[in-house]
Parts: sequence; structure tokens; C-alpha cells
Amino acid sequence: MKGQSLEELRRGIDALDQEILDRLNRRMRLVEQIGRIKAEKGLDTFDPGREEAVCRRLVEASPGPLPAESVRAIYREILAASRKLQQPLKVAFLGPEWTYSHLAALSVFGHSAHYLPQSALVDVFDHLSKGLARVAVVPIENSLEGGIGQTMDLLYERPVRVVGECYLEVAHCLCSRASDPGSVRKLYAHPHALGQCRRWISEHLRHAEIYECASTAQAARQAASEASGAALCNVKAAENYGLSVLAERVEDHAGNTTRFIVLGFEENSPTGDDKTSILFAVADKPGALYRVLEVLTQHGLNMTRIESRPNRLHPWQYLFFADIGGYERDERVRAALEEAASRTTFFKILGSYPRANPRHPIRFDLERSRFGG
Ligand SMILES: O=C(O)C(=O)C[C@]1(C(=O)O)C=C[C@@H](O)C=C1
Repeated sequence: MKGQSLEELRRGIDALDQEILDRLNRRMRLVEQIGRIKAEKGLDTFDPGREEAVCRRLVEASPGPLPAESVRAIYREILAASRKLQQPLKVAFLGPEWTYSHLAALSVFGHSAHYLPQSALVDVFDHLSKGLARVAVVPIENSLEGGIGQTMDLLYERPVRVVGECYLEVAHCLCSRASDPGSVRKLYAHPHALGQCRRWISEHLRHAEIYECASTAQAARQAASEASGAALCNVKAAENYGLSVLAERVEDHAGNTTRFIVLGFEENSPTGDDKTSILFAVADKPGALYRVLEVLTQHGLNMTRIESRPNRLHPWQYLFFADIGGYERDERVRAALEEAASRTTFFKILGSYPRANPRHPIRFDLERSRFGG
């Protein structure tokens, strides 16, 4: 049997596109109705647990050939458009535009959200507490550099909840108005980026003076103001400030990934594959930390991270940040946390949220300037 012609195939696509659009509009009418119910009940438009459940169900139900990452990318934008119809979601992040935090926020909330870049992490938290933003996206740890101390301090000090997480691959480029690395005289970079690209810099940019900047996008902005300046930044920042990419992926280790958390105030509903973040302090006596960990082990909870941080309010005392598998109101988790809390001097549940997979970070496609997963 002879195959269909190009024209016939395109007619088929046109008909399907019309059908997809009609159905998307039908979906949006339901979304508008939900929006009205949420407004009446004073509920938050954004429901990350429900969104994750929608995506997971579709990824599992998809017969292919569409890959899972494409199903997620398409739905990221559909859900963003849904939220925008109900009420544009205001998202604060550490700016300026095109920092990795911005890319992480875009990968979670899509292009229809209302983004509010802030010049310091403390302002991101302030925006949230003042109600100027509904959610915020902040970095919490990097696979090479470890925990982000300032975020941990603010999580302790402020009454916010962790409502989501995402892992983003960090791919630094050397970007400049100069034509080659040999002509670069000044290198602008965020201290973490410098740490992640140490070897490459010592091999290729020994001749340049190094200046630390508050963010990678700030570095790009600074580099753009000088003919022989260069920045370590992502391609979107380079594009935005009119810089050319002189070298791609200059980080010393492949798989450089940053974990970001989404902050808000609402409690998520369970998804069946959640993580719970907790924060606690223990008395200064032998075995105190062990006694907390012991309870979690006895209840069969999997701890995926524990990190200590000096308590700035009480010198020489420490705070422990831990992530465990499970949902906070799940009976087993609730019982374990209650017992663990009784063995601490301070205990705070930061929140439960859908677990993201660190082995499949969001990748920002350098060539096509878009997300893959
Ligand atoms: O189910 C809801 O609560 C909705 O508002 C609908 C919807 C969606 O488009 O599926 C939109 C926004 C929410 O964050 C979650 C889901």
C-alpha cells in the first residue's frame, strides 16, 4: 500500500491540532470553574501535589513515541497557562533575570507565571512573607559545593514551608564580547561558579584578573560593559547581555547539579512519592543526635540528606537539616517525627512535597535554549 503524501500527512496534523486546541480550551473552562471554587474557599491556585499527580499519571499512561520529558515539558506550560487563567502566580527568585534560579523557576512554573527577580536571598524570603509573591524558588544545595548556608539560615528564621523541589544541571559557559579566551583580561563570576570551574580557569585563563559577583547573571551584565571582560554564566544570561559563548561547559566535573526548593505557605496533598524536610537541634550531650536518628531508623524511614549548620542565634550550637522519604501526615512518618521531636531541643517540619529525581536533573539545552529532563 502506498504511504500518504506530505500534504495528506499535514492535513492529518492540522485536524489533530484543531482537536488538541478544542480539548485544551475545554480543559481551561474546567480550570476556570476550579479557580472560582478556590477563590470562594480562599484556597491557593497553585497545588504542586495535584500538578505532580497530573504529570505522573500522564507519563505513565502515555503509549509513546512521545518521551516522558516531553510530556512533562508540554504539561509544565499547560499547567502554567491554567494557573494564569485562574490568577497569575507571582514567583520570587534570586535575580537578576537569567540566573540559574530563574531557569529553575521557569522549569517549575513555565513561562506564564509572573516572575519577580530579587537582588538578595533575604529579599526573596521577604517577598514571600509580605505576600508580594505566592511562591519563591531558592537554591538549597549544589552537588559540588554543598549546602547553601544563607538559604538554610533563612529557613530557620522565617515561617515558610518547602512545597516543592527540582534539580537543575548547572552548565557554565565562558561568555564575552571578546573573540577568544586569550583576549579576556577580567573574569567576572559568582564564587560558586569559580569553585566549580577552578581547573578550567587555571588552564585557560591564568592571565585574567578575577572579580567575584553576587550572581552569574550579574557577572554577565558586568562582562558586557567591558570589551575584554568575560563571565562564567549560562547561555540565556549571555544571550540577554549580548555576549558570545567562547567556551561551553567549562565546569571541572560533569553532572554539576543544583537542587532548588520551592517555598510557599500551603500544605501539599500527598502524591505517593513524597519527601519531608525537617530542621532540628539537640542538647549538647553524648548520643543526642544518635537518639533522633535512631527513631527514624526504627520507623523504617529513609534519610536522603542530613547537614549541620551553626546556629547563628546560639554560638557553638548546631542545627540539623534532614530530608526523609514519606509524607508528613502519613501515619508512620507522623509517629516517627513526633517521637523524634520529643528527643530534640528544637524541631520544625519544613514541609512535604513531591520527590524529584537527582539522577534526572532538568537540563537546559544549550543549543536550543529550552528545557529537557
Ligand atoms: O486541580 C486544581 O486544583 C486546578 O486548579 C487545576 C490545575 C490543572 O490545570 O490541572 C491548575 C493549577 C493547580 O496548580 C493544579 C491543577
